Amino acid sequence: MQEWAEKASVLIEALPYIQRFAGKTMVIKYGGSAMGGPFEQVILDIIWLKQAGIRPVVVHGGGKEISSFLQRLQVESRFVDGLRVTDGETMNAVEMVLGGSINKRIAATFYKNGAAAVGLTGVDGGLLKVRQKRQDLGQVGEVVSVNHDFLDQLLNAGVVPVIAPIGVDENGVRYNVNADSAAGAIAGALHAEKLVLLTDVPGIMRDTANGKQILNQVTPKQIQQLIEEGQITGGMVPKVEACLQALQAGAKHVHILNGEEPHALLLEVFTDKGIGTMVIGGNPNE
Ligand SMILES: Nc1ncnc2c1ncn2[C@@H]1O[C@H](COP(=O)(O)OP(=O)(O)O)[C@@H](O)[C@H]1O
Ligand SMILES: CC(=O)N[C@@H](CCC(=O)OP(=O)(O)O)C(=O)O
Repeated sequence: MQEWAEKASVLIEALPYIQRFAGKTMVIKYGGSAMGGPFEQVILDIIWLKQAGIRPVVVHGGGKEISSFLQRLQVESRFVDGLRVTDGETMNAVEMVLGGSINKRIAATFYKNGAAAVGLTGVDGGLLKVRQKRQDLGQVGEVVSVNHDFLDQLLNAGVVPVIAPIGVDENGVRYNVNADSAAGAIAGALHAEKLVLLTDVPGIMRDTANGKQILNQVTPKQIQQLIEEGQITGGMVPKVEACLQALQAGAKHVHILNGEEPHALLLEVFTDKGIGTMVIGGNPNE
């Protein structure tokens, strides 16, 4: 009885947020770094959001798993500005790991817990149309357009799209897309209410005299400064760029949080304070 009373009080507290977000689209990027945490719990939280009337779209990464797969093949991983230099052999591995094992592991976990999810890559239905980003990166793509009609059809059918970040160009050539960039482009194209990036750090951190400090909010100007000062590096660079692009393209709110923290997603959506770092858009000079 007490357990039910506790559950009921949680539901009552969540009710205003459920009303606020019902029918709204939320893009959740599940980073490979966060997948070492409570994997099934994250999927259950997404199912919870869906049951509360939110339309979740999942975009996943898997950089760490690609690197260990490549290591077994004795292929070295090389990153430039947080992006994997991708030759033909690497592209095959990316497709196997992202489009194969990780994508299906996520879809199977939805299925196991009674939710309809469709796992696909950005190649399916021409979901992510891309072009080569830079010659020196090889087969790395940048998103040119998102087939949002296709995504709307899936969402209207009550399905959770689970998207691996692989794109296709007009010649049918497949490209490796950074998962944050893919999620940002999708959130922008859908004018999502929220883009939430789940990673393995509490948010954007800054070194201070008193140690590392989390920034609860950052503006484009602060982001620029932090990059110039070398405080934002590696995989965090494409992440913040994706956040700003999503906001410019029409996503309403963007957050970076620790997917390893229990119920991070629910804490972000169903509390006023939220957690992690909120990236503010608008004027790039602010
Ligand atoms: N200012 C910063 N604040 C937090 N993390 C940072 C920062 N700069 C660089 N990072 C690094 O970015 C990593 C997250 O990016 P990445 O490993 O690509 O994660 P994901 O797999 O979730 O995309 C963190 O683990 C951290 O090492
Ligand atoms: C071009 C590029 O760097 N693609 C990424 C795609 C996976 C990814 O982004 O995974 P995380 O979100 O876990 O980092 C890669 O090959 O690692």
